[in-house]
Amino acid sequence: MSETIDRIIAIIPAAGVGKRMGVTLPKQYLTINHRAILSHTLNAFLSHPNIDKVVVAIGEDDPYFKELPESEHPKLLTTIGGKERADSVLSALKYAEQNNSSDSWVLVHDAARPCITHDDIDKLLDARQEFPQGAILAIPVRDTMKRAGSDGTIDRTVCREQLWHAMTPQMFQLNILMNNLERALSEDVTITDEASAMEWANIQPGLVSGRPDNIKVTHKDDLPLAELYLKNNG
Ligand SMILES: Nc1ccn([C@@H]2O[C@H](COP(=O)(O)OP(=O)(O)OP(=O)(O)O)[C@@H](O)[C@H]2O)c(=O)n1
Ligand SMILES: C[C@](O)(CO)[C@H](O)COP(=O)(O)O
Repeated sequence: MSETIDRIIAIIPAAGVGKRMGVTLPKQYLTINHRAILSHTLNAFLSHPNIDKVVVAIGEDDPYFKELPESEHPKLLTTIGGKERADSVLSALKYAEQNNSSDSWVLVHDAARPCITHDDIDKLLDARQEFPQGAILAIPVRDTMKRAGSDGTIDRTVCREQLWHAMTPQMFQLNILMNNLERALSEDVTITDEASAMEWANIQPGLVSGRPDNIKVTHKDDLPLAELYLKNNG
């Protein structure tokens, strides 16, 4: 179990529409084992003894969130997300900063990754000693990687040495991440994860090897896999 000496805030971007899932309901509200994907994710952080607050960013017209049992949890704060994931994260960081000390640590985690475990959260929190600049959960690439050509054939093989799949949570000090993310977005830098904003600011976050079952539910065929993992992880 990780010993925390700082305030730890989970930031959960949950304002997406799930276009790639191809259903009308935003994918974070699809149910697995009779609970919304977002409920699984929120509970992983609300139930963690070292997470002090959870800030979730939801869509402006989201009619579903208030129906979740977790929406009334005393540790939970809610704010409105933005156009892109990074905008939602920045919105939640700003809200967190208004309500907490700016040197708190934040763990930014996709609502669409419901299989996150306390063990992996602890592993990342414990990495603060080794990586005071921040770190992310990730898994090394196992397969040979190919770059596709324009005609659907292989353009080339990409060296897989030192290639990792970035996952979440991504852990940084609140004020440093918020300032760098805001500056990167103001300069129209493409930001698809928090680490890329920090890298843009010449900070090199640590890589912490996480569980491969911490999948992001993106397409329909991810659902049975997430169901299996959630059942296995109890
Ligand atoms: N404007 C957005 C877009 C995404 N997200 C969140 O960021 C996480 C990861 O994004 P992704 O898997 O891409 O979700 P969607 O954007 O909903 O999916 P799609 O790209 O298929 O529409 C999700 O939990 C999603 O809810 C968000 O908070 N705000
Ligand atoms: C943050 C992330 O999950 C790391 O792999 C990923 O970048 C999210 O990408 P998405 O297209 O917003 O799902």
